[in-house]
Amino acid sequence: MKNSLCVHVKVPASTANLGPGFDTIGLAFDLYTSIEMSFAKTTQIQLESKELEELPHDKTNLLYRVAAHLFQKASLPIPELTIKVKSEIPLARGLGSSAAAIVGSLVAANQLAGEPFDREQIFSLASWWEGHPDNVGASLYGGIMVASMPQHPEAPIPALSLPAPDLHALVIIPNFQLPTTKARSVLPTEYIKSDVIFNIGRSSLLVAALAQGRYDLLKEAMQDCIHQPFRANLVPGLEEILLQASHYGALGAALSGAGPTILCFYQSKQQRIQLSQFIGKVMSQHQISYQQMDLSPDSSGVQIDILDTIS
Ligand SMILES: Nc1ncnc2c1ncn2[C@@H]1O[C@H](COP(=O)(O)OP(=O)(O)O)[C@@H](O)[C@H]1O
Ligand SMILES: N[C@@H](CCOP(=O)(O)O)C(=O)O
Repeated sequence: MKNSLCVHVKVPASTANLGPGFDTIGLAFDLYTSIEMSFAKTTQIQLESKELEELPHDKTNLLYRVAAHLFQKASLPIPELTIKVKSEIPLARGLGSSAAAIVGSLVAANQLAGEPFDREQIFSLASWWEGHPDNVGASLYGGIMVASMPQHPEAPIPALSLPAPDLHALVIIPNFQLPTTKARSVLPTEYIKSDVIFNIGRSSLLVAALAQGRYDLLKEAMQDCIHQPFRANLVPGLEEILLQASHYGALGAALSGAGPTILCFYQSKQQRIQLSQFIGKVMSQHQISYQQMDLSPDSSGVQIDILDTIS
C-alpha cells in the first residue's frame, strides 16, 4: 500500500433488464460517476454534485462502506479516506447509480490497497453487495452484460459481455425517485409457467438479436410479462409508452432497471423527433414532469487514473 496515491475512477451508468432480461441483462450508458479516493488522517466525503446533496457526508456513505468492505476482505486495516464524488447519474431512477457507486468505490479502494483482487473478483464483490450482476457488470466492463448470481458465494459470476450495440436511447427520467427496493416489493413471489416461458423466449431472442445486430427484432424481443406490468402503477405513462412507442419510431422500449426511467431505442434523427413528441404528449396527459436525455452505450466500462502525489 502506498500512502501517497490518489486514485480517480470514472464509471458508466447502466440500464438493467432491457424488458425481459430481469436481473440478467444490462447495458452501460455514457453518463458517469467520478470518484477520487486517497488515504487521509480523518475521513472526509466530499459530494461535489447537486444530485448527491441528500447523501451522507460521513462513514455511513455507501462509498466509504464499500471501500471499508474491500479492505476488510483483503485482511487489511480499514483506513481513513478522503473520497470526492461527482455524478451525472440521477439517483433512484433506474439508471444504476448505486451499481456505479459500488463498482467505482471497489475499484478505487482496490488500487489503494495494492490490487489484492483481480477484475473478476471485483465483479463478484460488487455483485454480492449490489445484488444485480447485470448492472455492476455493465458498469465494470462496459457494453452489454449478460449475467446472473451464482448459487454459491465462492463461485465466479456466470457472465458474458457483448459489444455495445450501434443504437441510441431516448431516456425519459421522471422527476421523482423510485427506490429499487420499493419497485421490487410490488413483484409477485411466484409466476405461472406460460409467463416464465414467454420471458425466457424473449430474453433469449434479445441476446441473439443484440449479438447479430438484428435491431428489427427488438420490438418483439423486448417484451416482458414478469416485472413491467406490475410496476406500471408506480410509473405513470409506462403502459402507453411500452404499447405505442414502436408506432412513433422506437425500435424497442423498456422500463430502465426498476424505473421510473423509461428508455426507447432509436437509430435515426427522424425516429428521435417523432418519439420525443409522442412522449411529451403522454407525459403531459399524466401531468408528470420529466427530463429527457439522449444516451449512447458506453463500451469502456470503468476507467482508472492513478496519481502519485509524491513523485
Ligand atoms: N455516488 C453515490 N454515493 C453514495 N451513495 C450513492 C451514490 N449513488 C447512489 N447511491 C445510493 O444508492 C441509492 C439509489 O439506489 P437504487 O434505489 O438502487 O437506485 P438506482 O441504482 O437505480 O439509482 C441512493 O439513494 C444512494 O443511497
Ligand atoms: N433488475 C433490477 C434492476 C435494478 O436496477 P436499478 O438501476 O433500478 O437499481 C430490477 O429490475 O429490480
